[in-house]
Amino acid sequence: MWFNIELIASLPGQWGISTVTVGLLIATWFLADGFRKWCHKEWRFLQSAVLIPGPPALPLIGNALKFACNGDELLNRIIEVSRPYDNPFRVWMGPKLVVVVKNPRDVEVVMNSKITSHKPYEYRFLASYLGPGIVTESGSIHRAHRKVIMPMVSGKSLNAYIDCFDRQSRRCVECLAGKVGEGEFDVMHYMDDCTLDMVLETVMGTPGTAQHGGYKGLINCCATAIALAHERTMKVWLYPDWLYTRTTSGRQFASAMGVLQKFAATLVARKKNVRHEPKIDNDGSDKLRTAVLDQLIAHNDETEEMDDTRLRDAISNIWMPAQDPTALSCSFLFMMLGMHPEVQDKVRAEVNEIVGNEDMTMEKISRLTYLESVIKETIRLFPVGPVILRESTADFEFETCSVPKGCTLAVILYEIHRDPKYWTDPEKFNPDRFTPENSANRHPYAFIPFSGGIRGCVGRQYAMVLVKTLAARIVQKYKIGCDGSLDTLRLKAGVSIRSIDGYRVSITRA
Ligand code: HEM
Repeated sequence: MWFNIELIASLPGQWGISTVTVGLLIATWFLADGFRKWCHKEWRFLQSAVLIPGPPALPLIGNALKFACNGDELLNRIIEVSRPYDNPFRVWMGPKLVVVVKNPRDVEVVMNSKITSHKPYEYRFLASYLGPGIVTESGSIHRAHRKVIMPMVSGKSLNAYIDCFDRQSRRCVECLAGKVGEGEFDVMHYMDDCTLDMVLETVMGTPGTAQHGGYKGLINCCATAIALAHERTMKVWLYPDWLYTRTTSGRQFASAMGVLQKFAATLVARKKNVRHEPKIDNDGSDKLRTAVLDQLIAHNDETEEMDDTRLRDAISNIWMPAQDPTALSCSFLFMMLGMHPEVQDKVRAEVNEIVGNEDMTMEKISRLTYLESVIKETIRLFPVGPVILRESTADFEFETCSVPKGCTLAVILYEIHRDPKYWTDPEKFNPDRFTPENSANRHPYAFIPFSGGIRGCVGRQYAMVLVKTLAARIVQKYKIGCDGSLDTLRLKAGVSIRSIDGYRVSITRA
């Protein structure tokens, strides 16, 4: 230390210094040293930040005002700021540095590096709605969840779910019968109920009865909780818990969360109670006992890692991310089919030839290749998660710039999917761009509706099988119409991308 405390304290007369003064001197020294280290760290951070190009930013608030708008406008603002840049660029959200990535080469780096596999601070309100689990955790806990869950929602496991997808799709066809010849209606409500039934049976292992009028309000609670979590993320003054819990939004969030948590907790308790009872299904194979929740409970019986609350949150991290994106993607798909009758006719011909009146099987699903291209083209134009956020936990390099530790990385899927550098006529709906020949030379990270790498969507195969089955059954029975056009479709960005004017289609008998 650059001064001797004992020497100072022992000085006589007017030079004598009390213990309090010595204490103050030490505290001042520590503060000054801390400040010096902080300045050094911030200086290094700023040195990297200023070398990254980006729009002019105001002191303290940076570019935050540009994004202070309602949800309907947010997507346009993001596009407006992002269009002039190709390589990574930066925006300042107040003191927070956000590095925006929209080049597939750099996206590949972000998605595959452990340094950028953590969810950033901005996700914490979403995390509070799902609880700790695969979506919200990072590092070794995330890896452990992923290792257990991935095989339950992909590969051979899907064979056990296909009957349910087919049965619930046929039920959806029945539900839609009342809309034949009735003019335009919002198809999202039907997609919500049908996908909820599929997810309830295959993920939660409980009978899906939403299409028979059950589970009233559950979807609304999900929608409310997601919307409020997103609203809170965008409004910094709602960040303190003591304030938020006293607002109307805070109370609505708590109430929606109460319903969702009780729903999952009740199913966990019920499943645990019956897990050792003999199976009593008619055909001897109890389908509802092969659901993800049953598998998770069986796994937990061996490892004893999770108490009931943890199990509740772990399963909420699967059923909620499964239901909403599939319902949304189906709704966009039916609008696209309605707007492009020639594409719809081709899909119908393929489905009639391969599936006909027979039950759906995985083998038939794999042969519905044109339908698959149509679904891919839909989720290219309408990627459910338009922006993906990550945090850098160490300094790292892109080809064109260095990125400092502690900043947020934003991958704008929406822009990559519509970038003319990777897509000819990107605003046009053209499923043929996904034929094997036309896809051959495309960068694999130019099309990432399910994200990719370390945190890529675990349910992508599940989602494809579900959407293909439902689309196949509906086009077999109905001709879909849609008066709107791609040019007039207005989109908004929240946690997911949505149509501002709903998902309006009409149906007649095929
Ligand atoms: C068309 C339907 C779907 C789309 C477009 C989609 C898209 C995505 C995207 C973009 C992510 C990455 C989010 C991020 O990193 O912030 C993701 C993650 C995830 N998805 Fe999906 N998803 C779909 C369906 C499903 C289904 C059916 C399931 C479950 C059966 C599911 C489960 C998950 C989970 C658990 C994660 C977190 C993975 C992790 O962090 O390791 N998704 N999804």
